[in-house]
Amino acid sequence: MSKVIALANQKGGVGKTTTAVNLGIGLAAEGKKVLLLDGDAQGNLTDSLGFHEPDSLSVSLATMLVKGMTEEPYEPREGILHHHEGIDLMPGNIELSAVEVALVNTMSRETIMRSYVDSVKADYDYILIDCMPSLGMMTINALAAADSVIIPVQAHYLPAKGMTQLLQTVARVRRQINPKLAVDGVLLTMVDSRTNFAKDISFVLRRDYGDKLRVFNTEIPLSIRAAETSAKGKSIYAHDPNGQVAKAYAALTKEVQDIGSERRSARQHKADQSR
Ligand SMILES: Nc1ncnc2c1ncn2[C@@H]1O[C@H](COP(=O)(O)OP(=O)(O)OP(=O)(O)O)[C@@H](O)[C@H]1O
Ligand SMILES: [Mg+2]
Repeated sequence: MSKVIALANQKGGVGKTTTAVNLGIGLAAEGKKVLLLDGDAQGNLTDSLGFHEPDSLSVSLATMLVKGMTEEPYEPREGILHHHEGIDLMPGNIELSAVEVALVNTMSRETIMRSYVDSVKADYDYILIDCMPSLGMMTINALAAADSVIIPVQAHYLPAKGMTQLLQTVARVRRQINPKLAVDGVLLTMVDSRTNFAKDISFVLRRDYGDKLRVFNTEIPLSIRAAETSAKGKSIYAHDPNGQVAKAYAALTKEVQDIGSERRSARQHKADQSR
């Protein structure tokens, strides 16, 4: 069974794309079949994986969504790129902003991405969707297509208000479109262990949200090595294999896989009890 995870936070620059790359490649290193979807018109995910001119690609996620909107038949695998560290990528680019506008006047406008995801799901164990920094139609589409969401949060910024808005959006999508949508957890990124401030944010997050939400045990350290990877078009495992960020993303990969098995055993437990 495949799992679809959206990386979402309407705040910009919190580590969504970096997490998509390194969680995706981390899962591939564990033998999983992984597709990354670049759901951001900035095309940062595409760029970070070494396809440095996303706007020049003739087929992208936007192409697939337009075909979905016009109900034209299409081959969903067309345009999928392969990255040498073992993952597939459906690239994204500037054309997604036009799609976002067009979606507003489309029937089933919230579920166009879900139809696309459903058409390729059978080929993958994990599909990760990198969202843009907004709660617009594209993010709603990603949440509608996803089984769960991971919320990266930058450790030097108190997220209280933005988090409430994001969680309200998740709750609305769950009520209206996608009842199975779960929040896998909040991921602290760019943690500068030299400052107490990061420790305070970690504490406040766990205190205020810890009973409702998982805050991943793994925290991603702040490191220039992580910031360097996107220009190189590779993961942190290839760029700095022995560094702290590579270790952290490998630990996150394990935590994310464990969530799947926890949920399965919770379901099994329930089924056993009702027998
Ligand atoms: N652990 C880290 N340490 C230092 N820099 C990092 C780390 N993770 C990401 N960065 C850098 O921080 C910037 C923002 O990261 P990223 O692009 O992953 O965030 P984002 O949430 O996807 O941003 P956007 O909202 O614009 O899509 C990038 O320049 C990235 O290279
Ligand atoms: Mg991004």
